[in-house]
Amino acid sequence: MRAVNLPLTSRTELPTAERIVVKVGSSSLTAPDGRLDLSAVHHLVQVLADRRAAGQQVVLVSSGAIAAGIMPLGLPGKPKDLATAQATASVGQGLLVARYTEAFAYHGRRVGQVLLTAEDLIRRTNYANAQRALERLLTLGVVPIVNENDTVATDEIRFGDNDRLAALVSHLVRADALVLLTDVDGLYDGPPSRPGTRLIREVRAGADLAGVEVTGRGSDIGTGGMITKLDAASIATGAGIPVVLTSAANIAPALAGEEVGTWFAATGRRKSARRLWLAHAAQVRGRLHLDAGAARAVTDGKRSLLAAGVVGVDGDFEAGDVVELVGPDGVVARGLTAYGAAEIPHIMGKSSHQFVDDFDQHPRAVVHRDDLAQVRPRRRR
Ligand SMILES: Nc1ncnc2c1ncn2[C@@H]1O[C@H](COP(=O)(O)OP(=O)(O)O)[C@@H](O)[C@H]1O
Ligand SMILES: N[C@@H](CCC(=O)OP(=O)(O)O)C(=O)O
Repeated sequence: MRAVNLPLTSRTELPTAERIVVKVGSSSLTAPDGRLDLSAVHHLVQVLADRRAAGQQVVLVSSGAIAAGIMPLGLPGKPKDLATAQATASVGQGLLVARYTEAFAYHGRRVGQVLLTAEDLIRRTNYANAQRALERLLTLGVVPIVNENDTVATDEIRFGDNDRLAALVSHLVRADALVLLTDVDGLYDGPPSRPGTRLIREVRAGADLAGVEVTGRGSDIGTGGMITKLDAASIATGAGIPVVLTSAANIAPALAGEEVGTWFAATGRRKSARRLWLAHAAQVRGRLHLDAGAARAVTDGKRSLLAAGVVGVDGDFEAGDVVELVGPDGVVARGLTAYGAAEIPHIMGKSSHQFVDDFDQHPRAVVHRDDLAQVRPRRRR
């Protein structure tokens, strides 16, 4: 029996997980002609309903809203502009959830639709609200079906792919494991279409990924390819949640703890969700350059960034946007800035006294410590 609150240490322990998040990509739910593949939906649902009947709590993060909307709207393929993608997702999401509702009902199980935006995972009140709703759905025996709220998501602040959303949801619901289902049976050491590439069975540390070649381009219908899956695995494992990556066809053996796919072992401990999102925020709008003292204060001291320590600014951003904080040796953190790019040159380098003298008001921190997340170097896209 696994000790309570300790992460699962191997895939054989997966059947002991109390709560799992399963993410399925558009590529696994779509038939070659672009329609929603109902047999894929039914297979997935049957396995998840069985796990639920066996006492495991399951959250399903499902892509496929845009894919499901393409045929009914008579579009030639995946929309490229934001407005058409929003409209397609609006049509497709209803159809997608209707299929899930029918399929789960066949197994006597109810589902609840949960549409989240990136902001829901940043703002404390939205976050607590989403957490409460998901918790109640799970205790009521419902299978929550989560997707990004594509119809209202903006280009500026959105996930765009559901891999990172699923990692943050795993954290939100304190899952014991995250299962990423796609159209390949695991992570390969290079694009699987290339002859001779090999399946990687286990990733225990970042070093195990050295030399592994991944592309951001996946199937025609999927969004992030393997890069966003590795980002998601790094977010989840860094927050103490192990990940299994495999094909949707392998879901039954994967959840039974059999030797399929790629197992990413947990590497870190739980973090605040807000920090987790900031550290991995998709859209960085600009950069603030810090002197050495300020760089140390925000990293070692975990203190707020004050105007006095800012020596430069790049980019065109507004108050509330995500910016990178760059010290003399490179990027040290990310944060939500309290000032827009146009205001920074007027306040940077100023001590609090000078600020009061010049503006007749007390300064706000440029980035408050609650809005800061240190960053580890990440893979280039
Ligand atoms: N090293 C790799 N290992 C496995 N798959 C890879 C790798 N590099 C690129 N890929 C591609 O990533 C694709 C999965 O991404 P994607 O189409 O976005 O899926 P989904 O819709 O499930 O999110 C695979 O079809 C595969 O071709
Ligand atoms: N929210 C979008 C998901 C975008 C997408 O294609 O994601 P994925 O297939 O997981 O790479 C949708 O439902 O269409």
